[in-house]
Amino acid sequence: MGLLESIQGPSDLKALAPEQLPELAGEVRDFLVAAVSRTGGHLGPNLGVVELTIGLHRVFDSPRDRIVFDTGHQSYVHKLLTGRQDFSRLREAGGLSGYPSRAESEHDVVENSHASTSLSWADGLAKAFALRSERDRTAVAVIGDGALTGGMAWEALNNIAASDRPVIVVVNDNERSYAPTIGGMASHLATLRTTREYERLLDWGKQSLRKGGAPGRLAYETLHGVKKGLKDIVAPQGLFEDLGLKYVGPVDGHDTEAVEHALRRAKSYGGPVIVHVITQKGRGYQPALADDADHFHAVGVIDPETGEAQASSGASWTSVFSREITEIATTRRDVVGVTAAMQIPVGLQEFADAFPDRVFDVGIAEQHAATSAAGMAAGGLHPVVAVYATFLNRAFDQVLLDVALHRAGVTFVLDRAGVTGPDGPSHHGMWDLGLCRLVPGLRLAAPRDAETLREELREAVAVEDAPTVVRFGKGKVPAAIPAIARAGHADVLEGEAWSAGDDVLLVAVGALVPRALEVARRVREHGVGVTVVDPRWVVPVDDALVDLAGRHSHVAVLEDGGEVGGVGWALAAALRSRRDATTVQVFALPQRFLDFGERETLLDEAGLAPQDVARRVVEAVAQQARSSASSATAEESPTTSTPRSAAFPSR
Ligand SMILES: Cc1ncc(C[n+]2csc(CCOP(=O)(O)OP(=O)(O)O)c2C)c(N)n1
Ligand SMILES: CC(=O)[C@@H](O)[C@H](O)COP(=O)(O)O
Ligand SMILES: [Mg+2]
Repeated sequence: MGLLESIQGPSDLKALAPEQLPELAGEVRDFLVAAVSRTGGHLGPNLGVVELTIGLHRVFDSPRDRIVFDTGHQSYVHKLLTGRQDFSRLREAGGLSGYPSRAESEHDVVENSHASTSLSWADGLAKAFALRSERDRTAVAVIGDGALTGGMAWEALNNIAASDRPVIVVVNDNERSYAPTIGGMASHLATLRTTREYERLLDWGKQSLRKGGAPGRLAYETLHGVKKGLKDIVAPQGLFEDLGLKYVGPVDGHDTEAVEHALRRAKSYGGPVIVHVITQKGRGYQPALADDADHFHAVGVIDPETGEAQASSGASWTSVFSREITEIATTRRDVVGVTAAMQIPVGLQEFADAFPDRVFDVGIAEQHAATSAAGMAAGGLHPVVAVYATFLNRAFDQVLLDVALHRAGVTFVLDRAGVTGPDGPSHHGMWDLGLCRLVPGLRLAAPRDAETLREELREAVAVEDAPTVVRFGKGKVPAAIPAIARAGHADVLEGEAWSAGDDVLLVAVGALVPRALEVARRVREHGVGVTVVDPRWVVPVDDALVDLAGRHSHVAVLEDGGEVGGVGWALAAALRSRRDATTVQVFALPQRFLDFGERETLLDEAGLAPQDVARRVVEAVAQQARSSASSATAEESPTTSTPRSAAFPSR
C-alpha cells in the first residue's frame, strides 16, 4: 500500500516522518493526473498545492482549526487527505463535488466558488472564536494571487490587520489566474518573490564570510550592511507589513519542510499573519507546464500521457461571440473589451490579438470592471464587459447605479448563462434574468443560435444610452433555427397561427429553444395547436409580446433562468395587470440552489424535460377546456374565451 492510501485523515498525515512527505507528494500528483484526466476538472491548480496542503493539515488541526480555500477549485488535495479518495465520479451527480462541500466532510467550510471571499470568511470565523473564548482555534485562509486581486480580499485584509486575532492568510502565489496575474498586486508579489533570491544571496554572503575566516564582529557588521542594502533593493516587505500584518516568506511552496516550518512560525505568532508561498500551477506534469494559456487551469477528459484533450466538433457559443466581437471591433473603433481575468474563457483573446490596446484585463474584479466600463462610456468608448453570468451577481450595484443610473452605453456579455453543470450551485448562471429585470433601462437579449447571437450583439453595441446584456449558455451552439414569421419583435419559429388559431403560445427563451420545439412537437401529438415564438430581447418583456400572449388562451414559457424575475414571471404579471384571462405556465429553473452534475440531466431534473413540459401543457389546456365548459353550462350562455391569435404577417 502506498502512503496516500494509508491516510484516512489528518492524524495519519501528522504521523508521517518529514522524510516521507516528498514521496507522499509524488503519489498525490500521480493520483491527480490519473483521476482528473478521466473526469476533467481543475488539474493545474491542484497540482500546485500538494505540498502546501500537506503542510496545512500537518500544522493545523482541522476541523477544530478551520481551513478555508478561496474559490475552492484547488481543494482536491485537501479532500484526498481528509478521507475522500474516490475521485471516479468527480463533479458528477452522486460523486465528489469539485469544490469544498459541507455535506461531504466536517473539514470543508466554504462551498462558494466565487473568488476573493476566503479572507472575509476567515475574519468572521476568528471573531467568533474570540467572542466564544475558543482561543485555541485558528482561522486559515488559502487565497491565490489571482483571487487577491479581488476587492473583497482587501476589505477583509483591512479588518484582519486591525485586530490581534489569529488569522493565517496563506497567499498561494503561482503568478497566474488563468493567464499571468495582472496589476499592481501582482507586481508587489513579484517583488516579494525576489526575496527568495535575496535569501539565497544572504546565505551565500554568510558562507563566504565564514569561509574567508573574517573575525566575528567584522563578519557581523559586514553581513548586516549587506542584508540592509539588499533588503531595500530586492525585498521591500512594505505593503503587508505597512498594513500591520506579520509577513512570513516567500516560501518555496514545493519544499515540504520549508512549508511546514513557515506555517508553524505563522501559527506561533498567534495574531494576523501572511504566509507568502511560491508555487507552480501544474507542478510536476509537463503537459500542464507547457500549456501557456492557463497551465491546465480547468481541463476536460484528457490523455494522461500527453495532456491531449478529446476532439470535439461544432462551434461553441463563446467562439461565435469571439469571432463576431472581433469583426465589430474592426469597424467600431470605440468598442473595447473588458475581462475579469478570463480573457480566453470568455472569448476576448481574438479581439486582444487583433487590437491589443483595446482589451483590458482588470483581474478578478467584476465590480471594478462594471464601473470602470461606465467611466469608459463616459469617455466616449463602448465597453463590452465579458463575464460568466454568475459572476455578474457581485457587480449588480455597479450595473444599477454606475452604469444604468448614468445611462451608460455598456454591453455585458454573459457566457455560461443557465445551468452550467459540473461547477455546481455558485456557478449556474441562473440569477441574471431576475437581477437585470430590476435595472431601469437595461435591455437583455437571449440568442437562440449563432445568427441571432451575431444580430443581437450588434444591436446591443449600437445602444449608447443604456446598459445592454447578451446572455448565452455553456457548450456548443445549436444548428441554425430560422424564423418563419415575425410577431411584433418576436420571431415565430413554428405554428399554424394564421389558420383557425392555436390553443397555446409557447414562448421559448435562448438556449432552450431546441427543447421548446420538442415540447411543441409532443403537444401537437395530442391535437393541441401550438405556436412557438422566440422573443429574443427578453428584458423588459415588451408590449407586443404581451399583446400576442393575450390573443391566446394559454401561454407556456420555457427559460433557463431562475423563476423569480424571469420572462414567464414578468409576462404573467403583465397579463394580470391587464386582467387578461389568458393562463400562463412558467417552466423556469426553480428558485433554489441547484447541485452539480451533467447539464442536460440537471435541466430535466429541474422540470424542463420536453416530455414533462408537454404533458403539463396538455393537462393545463384540458383543464381549461373543462373549466370553460362547466362555466358555459352554468351561465347557459356562449363562452367568452380570449379571441384566438391573430394571423401573422408572413416574414
Ligand atoms: C468572482 C469570480 N470571478 C471569476 C472566477 C473564475 N475563476 C476561477 S479560478 C480563477 C483564477 C484564480 O486564480 P488564483 O486565485 O490565483 O488561483 P489559482 O487557480 O492560481 O490557484 C478565476 C478567474 C471566479 N471563480 N470568481
Ligand atoms: C473555478 C472557476 O470559476 C472556473 O475555473 C470555472 O470552473 C470554469 O468553468 P468552465 O469550465 O465552464 O469554463
Ligand atoms: Mg494563482
